[in-house]
Amino acid sequence: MSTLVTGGAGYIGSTVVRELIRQGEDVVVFDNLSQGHRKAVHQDATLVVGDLADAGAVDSVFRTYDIDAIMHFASHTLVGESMEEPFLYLDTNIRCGLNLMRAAVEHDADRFILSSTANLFGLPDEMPITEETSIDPGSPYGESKRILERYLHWLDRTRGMTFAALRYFNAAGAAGPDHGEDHDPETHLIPIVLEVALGQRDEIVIFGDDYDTPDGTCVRDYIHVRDLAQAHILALRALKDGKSRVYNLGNGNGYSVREVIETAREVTGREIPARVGDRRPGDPATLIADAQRIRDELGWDPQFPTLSDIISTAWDWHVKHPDGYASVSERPS
Ligand SMILES: NC(=O)c1ccc[n+]([C@@H]2O[C@H](COP(=O)([O-])OP(=O)(O)OC[C@H]3O[C@@H](n4cnc5c(N)ncnc54)[C@H](O)[C@@H]3O)[C@@H](O)[C@H]2O)c1
Ligand SMILES: O=c1ccn([C@@H]2O[C@H](COP(=O)(O)OP(=O)(O)O[C@H]3O[C@H](CO)[C@H](O)[C@H](O)[C@H]3O)[C@@H](O)[C@H]2O)c(=O)[nH]1
Repeated sequence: MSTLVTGGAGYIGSTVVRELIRQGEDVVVFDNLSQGHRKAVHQDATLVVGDLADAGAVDSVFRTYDIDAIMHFASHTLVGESMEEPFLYLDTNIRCGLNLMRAAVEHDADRFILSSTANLFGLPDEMPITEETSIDPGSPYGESKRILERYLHWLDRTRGMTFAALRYFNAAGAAGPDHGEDHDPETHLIPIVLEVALGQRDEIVIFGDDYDTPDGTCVRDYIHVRDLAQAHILALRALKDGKSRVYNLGNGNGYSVREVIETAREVTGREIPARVGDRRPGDPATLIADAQRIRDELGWDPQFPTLSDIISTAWDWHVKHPDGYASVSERPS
């Protein structure tokens, strides 16, 4: 039996694929390579290039391979973009997710792990954020994840689907010096800051310094991509008990944009010019996770809890591959 990983050529998905293969699992990756990279996909995984919007292509994957579990990473992923282009999220992301869920139900694949998000919580009324914190998505992006979580809830009730919704806070770091984050365009804070350190950009623009936070810049909980991978492996096994669950995934430490820049200066030894610009629509001031539930229930134990460790792994990747996967010679093994 195989695990189907949609978006398995992307940043987080390819890291999880690598860990699945290490654990001896058979893996089929389904990715349209819009953001993903062939050379990020582990050599022992089967890569099917296709689009989730194509229901026939999705069905054909289930007909061709013996799929018993699904990890669904493929998505439009950006809070800011979703404020500009809501239908990419409220239409495309939902349709793609539904095509996948429908095929899973029809082919009796009954374990499903969804990449969900801290953006579900909008402007939270309590910090840190637990799984019980009230949900009020902060953007069309967050809303699309909320809707997919609800669909899974109903498929659990009506079709025996067992699911885990993993609500990541801010994924960061690199899986290794030859396996890291490479988006085009890049919008995430840490890779942009490191591109400035490399001299590929002139400066980092801080999106607002008038938030209600200690230094006025937004605070986020950065979680290493390999720690996210560990959580997926634990969840995949746990779902065999037939019990659906939701978990927050973060370190429980908040760092401001200014603190990220300062830590990157220390890690890289480079100057990293910064200037303050306008706020980015859709950004909440502070997001910090309480991830005690997955620690208690599944024994999740993050190995890269400090921001400096996280940035160091990303820096190793950026220094070795300043043009990303263009200079990676082969698929990871
Ligand atoms: N990066 C973060 O901090 C973060 C935080 C919370 C949640 N998430 C979620 O985690 C998941 C993975 O995020 P990422 O940062 O690795 O993104 P990514 O863009 O690197 O990976 C997404 C992958 O999906 C593929 N894809 C997109 N649309 C597709 C489609 N219609 N059909 C087939 N393939 C398609 C892309 O080519 C890419 O390889 C996403 O669902 C995202 O919303 C990410
Ligand atoms: O050039 C930049 C880029 C980002 N930021 C700031 O840095 C922080 C982090 O921004 P990112 O774009 O790196 O990440 P987001 O917090 O917007 O979103 C990420 O984490 C979310 C969950 O918290 C989502 O799920 C989403 O998929 C994922 O991209 C934000 O306050 C943002 O305003 C800047 O100041 N300048």
